[in-house]
Amino acid sequence: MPNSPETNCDALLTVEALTVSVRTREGTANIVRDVSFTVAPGDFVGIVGESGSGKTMTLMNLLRLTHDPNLTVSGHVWFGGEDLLTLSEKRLQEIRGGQIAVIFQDAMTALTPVYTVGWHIAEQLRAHQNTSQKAAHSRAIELLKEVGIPAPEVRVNAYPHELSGGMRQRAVIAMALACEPSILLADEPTTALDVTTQAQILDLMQQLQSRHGSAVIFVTHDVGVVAQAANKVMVMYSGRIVEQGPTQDVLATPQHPYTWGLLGSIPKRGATRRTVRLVSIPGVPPSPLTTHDGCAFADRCAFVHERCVEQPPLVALAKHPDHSDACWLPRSDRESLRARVLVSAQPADPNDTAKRDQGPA
Ligand SMILES: Nc1ncnc2c1ncn2[C@@H]1O[C@H](COP(=O)(O)OP(=O)(O)OP(=O)(O)O)[C@@H](O)[C@H]1O
Repeated sequence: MPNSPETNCDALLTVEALTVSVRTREGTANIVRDVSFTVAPGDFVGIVGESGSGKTMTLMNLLRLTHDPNLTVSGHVWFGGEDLLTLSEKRLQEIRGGQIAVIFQDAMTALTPVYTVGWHIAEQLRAHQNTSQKAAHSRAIELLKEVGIPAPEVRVNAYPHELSGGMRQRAVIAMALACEPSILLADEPTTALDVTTQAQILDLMQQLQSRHGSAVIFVTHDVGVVAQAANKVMVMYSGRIVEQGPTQDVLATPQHPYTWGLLGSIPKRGATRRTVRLVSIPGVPPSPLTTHDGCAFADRCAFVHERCVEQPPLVALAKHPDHSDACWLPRSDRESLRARVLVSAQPADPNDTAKRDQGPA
């Protein structure tokens, strides 16, 4: 067994060359390709990208949560000196829910309809901390209170269908926090909720994260969510990380043309629907069945050139070694090209946009 990496001794989680492929009738689909990153205590890492870019498969395979016999997973996921990809199922079950907890998009995935909310939380405590039934019940009430569920003494006895979508997601967060995990994996936990509840849940996760000091790895297709909550961001495209770094650096000086496209697709701060022109990135991502030697974004990139037939490596910026991207464009050209893309995402004339929104006269 390889040794755990000495260079990342401050990291809570170190992912090295995570690669996931799946055998299908049409051939082998490469859905996560050579993904490496580290998570430090207290980090809030946002994984962002379009649908199908491999975000969920990256997240789920950190803890080997996919049980498809056609999947092959390779690489290393170091946590507490152990490689999670090589552990026995028994040892992994001790870690899941205990030291690393998961929150899914749909709260109902995590809840069994015939058991009460309190039972679910108590079950986590009994499974991982050998807590007595009485103590687990009291702790469940405390946790429900902490995640903002009103009348927790009553709601502890409620069945999942008796709660609203937002309350169920809060209950799932309470369950995930029950054993004070050092890492929370969250797969679009706010997507199924209305906009107001989404904002409340995101806010709650940030508060709880700073209170409990857990690290969060959060999958989303929404760059706005990353901007609000994450201190680190990983932009994924076609199974690979194309850009990663501290969120403020990536948002202030994005380097990859795909990131420019993603940022061009979100409303600017303070803009109203009437003054924002959403630009989408033309074209669609390649099928994971496609084998490409070069940059997977080349077919959609406005700046494609000869070099793009080769896969660009992730290279750090000289002045910001934590910020890296995988693109062959010369660094010296990036600022002017980025300005061109992002400026074209702004409405030339807000009145013009307003007129267009009114539709044909
Ligand atoms: N078991 C599987 N068999 C075949 N292909 C799969 C399997 N699981 C995932 N895929 C494919 O792998 C790719 C990556 O999927 P993944 O769910 O990680 O994407 P994602 O970025 O999370 O997308 P979304 O935002 O839509 O959830 C997709 O093209 C998906 O169709």
